[in-house]
Amino acid sequence: MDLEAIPGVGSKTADRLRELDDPEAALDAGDVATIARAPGISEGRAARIARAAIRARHGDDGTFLGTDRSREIYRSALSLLQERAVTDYAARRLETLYPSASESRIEEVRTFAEAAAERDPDPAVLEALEGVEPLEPARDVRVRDRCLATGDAETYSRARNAVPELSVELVEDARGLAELARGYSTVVALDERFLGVEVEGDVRVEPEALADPLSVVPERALDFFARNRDRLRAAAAVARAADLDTDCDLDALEAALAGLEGDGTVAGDDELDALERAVDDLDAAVSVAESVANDRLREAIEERDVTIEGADLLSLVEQGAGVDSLLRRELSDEFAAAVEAAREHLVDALGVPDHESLVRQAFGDEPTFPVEADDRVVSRLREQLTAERDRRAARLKRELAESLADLRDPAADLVDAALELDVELAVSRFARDFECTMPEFGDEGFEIEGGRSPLLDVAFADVDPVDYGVGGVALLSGVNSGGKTSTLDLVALVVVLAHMGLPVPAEAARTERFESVHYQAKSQGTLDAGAFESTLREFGGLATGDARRLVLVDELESITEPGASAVIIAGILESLAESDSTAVFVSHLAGEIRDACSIDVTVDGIEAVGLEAGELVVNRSPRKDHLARSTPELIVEKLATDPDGDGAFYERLLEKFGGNRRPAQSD
Ligand SMILES: Nc1ncnc2c1ncn2[C@@H]1O[C@H](COP(=O)(O)OP(=O)(O)OP(=O)(O)O)[C@@H](O)[C@H]1O
Repeated sequence: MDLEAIPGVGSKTADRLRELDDPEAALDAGDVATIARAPGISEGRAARIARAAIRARHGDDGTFLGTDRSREIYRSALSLLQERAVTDYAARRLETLYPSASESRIEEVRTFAEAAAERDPDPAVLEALEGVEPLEPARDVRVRDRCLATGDAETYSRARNAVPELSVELVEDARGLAELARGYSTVVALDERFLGVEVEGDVRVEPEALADPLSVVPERALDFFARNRDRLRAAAAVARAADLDTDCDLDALEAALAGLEGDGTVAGDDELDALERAVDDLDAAVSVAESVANDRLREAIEERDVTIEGADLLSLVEQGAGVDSLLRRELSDEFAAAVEAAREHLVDALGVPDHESLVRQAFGDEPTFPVEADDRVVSRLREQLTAERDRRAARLKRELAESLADLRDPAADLVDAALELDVELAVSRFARDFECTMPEFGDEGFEIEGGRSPLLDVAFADVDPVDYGVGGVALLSGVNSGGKTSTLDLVALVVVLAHMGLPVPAEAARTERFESVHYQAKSQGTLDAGAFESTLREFGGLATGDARRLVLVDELESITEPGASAVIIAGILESLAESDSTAVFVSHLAGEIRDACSIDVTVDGIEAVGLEAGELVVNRSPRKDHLARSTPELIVEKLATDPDGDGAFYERLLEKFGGNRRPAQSD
């Protein structure tokens, strides 16, 4: 696919898309998440690109929605779907659904929507979906406690390319390795000639390391899983709750993720935890151990009466002999006990039994007061614990990375499947919430049975079902607030959804395959000459040509004075009747327009079936071929039939209405 052939994709965007592994496949599938992974492409833009690519694939010129009001109806339908998506991804992905005149596109979405409607929007699945997001790509990881070493220039440059996460050092000989081992916790030598070389520190000779980079830099795999840990867990929960068919071994994934901290370090290993704690707490533990010994010793000294002979006292004073000698002689048992208590405390506090003998050596046998730990031993202990901690962490990371490596692709597919499920569930919930059916495509015009518009300002449960169908052109008359505009909205919504390939809110619906929908909303008042002229021009364009259009027009009479309006609308209807369009014009002047028409135009009516407590009772389904009584006519009729009223006056008025309607009334 030529990326630049997609409308709206210039050379810069095409270059960005080419950074993806397989941009064509992503565009073909309308895979917004993948497209949005291209650098500098937001999810919103990705949705627009996907839609443009779909249009290009189906040879669709994107002119289905011919007016602002048609576009509003589409956006409202889309919002109803998007409100039912849990993830932002699904909301974006739903934007790739649009009304189209292309049969292949409609069929493609219908197949998807029919399967989607079968999905069960189980609350547990919806809850689990809350944590799912498209995966973050792995970051450029930098590992500083490990390096690669080689004496060979070619290996050096191979290593730099294969493992950019680590420093690669050039070394001459074993001495060079030893020097590196002082600066890094682990040195991986890549040259065979170093095999068997004895160097202090964690120096490994692994000539095959570059063939398996994960063995020296497991962080590469771990970072991806650590960054995406919560999303992957959520996707696994979705898969379980929805019983998704997946290639990913969920048990293995969950177990491996349980062993990983959010920062990419290994979790849940007691020995590693103990080593980390021991290194962190070493100074504090030593100082508490010193206090333990000194407190004991102080107590022992306080409790003891030390008898000191005169000669000894002299020697202490004159020769500056330390108290230590006195301690050694007089309190040796207490000293030993105090030191033992310090050692026990340190062993306990550090909790690293493998290092017990070195831990104990931190307190020597020489009596001193106050008792102090041996700094050299403590620092050796620190080195040993740190080295072991790093070795163990590296080994565990390697093991975990190995178990996760094979899960990477299935895990990515798992997240994609969970996100796609959200798109399907949004469609399923829409279909269920508004009691939708799949519409049929067929003969001229449209036919809706039991249609209930979710766009009304009343709760969906209170919406009265509407039956309405038109082939050719029709005028729709009716009482004020009877539901004429709402009927046009319902027709537009049903037709737009049908052409999106989606189910529609009706018990049954059939529509012609239209090429476009021109829905003209009610004008907010009389137009000035310029606006009036351009409106006329628009209708002039609609009435010519052989396009199969659905033209819905709401009270066009308000654009100019009533007499002229009726004549103009009559003319427009005559032309539309000759075209392949289907048209419904809502008007309060239906009778006048029909009289001005040279053709027999159908007038349908939304009728008030009576007045109840001053309120009109309306039959929301337009009655075919029936000019509905207007609200004033209904009121005059009520007054004329009032036994206590001045019947003659109102009867005369009523006759005037009848004069207008009678010749046209078909029932
Ligand atoms: N099918 C329906 N079910 C329930 N309520 C409805 C239905 N259709 C319309 N209504 C209610 O009637 C109100 C008026 O509807 P609408 O604006 O469509 O009437 P209208 O005939 O176009 O009015 P006007 O003559 O003033 O232009 C709506 O706001 C809604 O509350």
